[in-house]
Amino acid sequence: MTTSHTGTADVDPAVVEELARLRNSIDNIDAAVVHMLAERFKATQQVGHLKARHQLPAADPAREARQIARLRALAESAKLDPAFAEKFLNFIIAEVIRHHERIAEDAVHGTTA
Ligand SMILES: C=C(O[C@@H]1C=C(C(=O)O)C=C[C@H]1O)C(=O)O
Repeated sequence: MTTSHTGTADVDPAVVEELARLRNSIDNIDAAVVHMLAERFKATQQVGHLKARHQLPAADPAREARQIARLRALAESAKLDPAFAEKFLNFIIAEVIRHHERIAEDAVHGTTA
C-alpha cells in the first residue's frame, strides 16, 4: 500500500513552516522572472519593429550563438545546468522570432497590432 499526503495536517509544524518559507521565496522569484521576461519582451518587440521598418530578417543566428555561449558560461559559474540554460534561452528566442515574423507580416500588409 502506498501512502501519500494530500495536505499538511499530519506533518510536523516546523516542516510546514519551512515549506511555507521556501515557497514564499519561490513565489517571489517567479514574480521576478515574469517581470524580467515582460521587460525583455518589451525590448524585443522594439527590435522587431526596427527590423520590420528596415527589412531586416526576424532571426539572427550569429547573435543567438553568441548569446547561447555567454549564457552557458554564466550558467556554469552560477552552478546551473548549462544545457537547461541553453534550452530555456532557445525557447524564449523561438517565441521572439515568431513575434518578429508577425510584426514583419503586419508591416507588409499594412495592419497594425
Ligand atoms: C531580438 C533579436 O531578434 C531575435 C531574437 C533574439 C533574442 O530573443 O535574444 C536574438 C536574436 C534574433 O534571432 C535580435 O536580433 O536582437
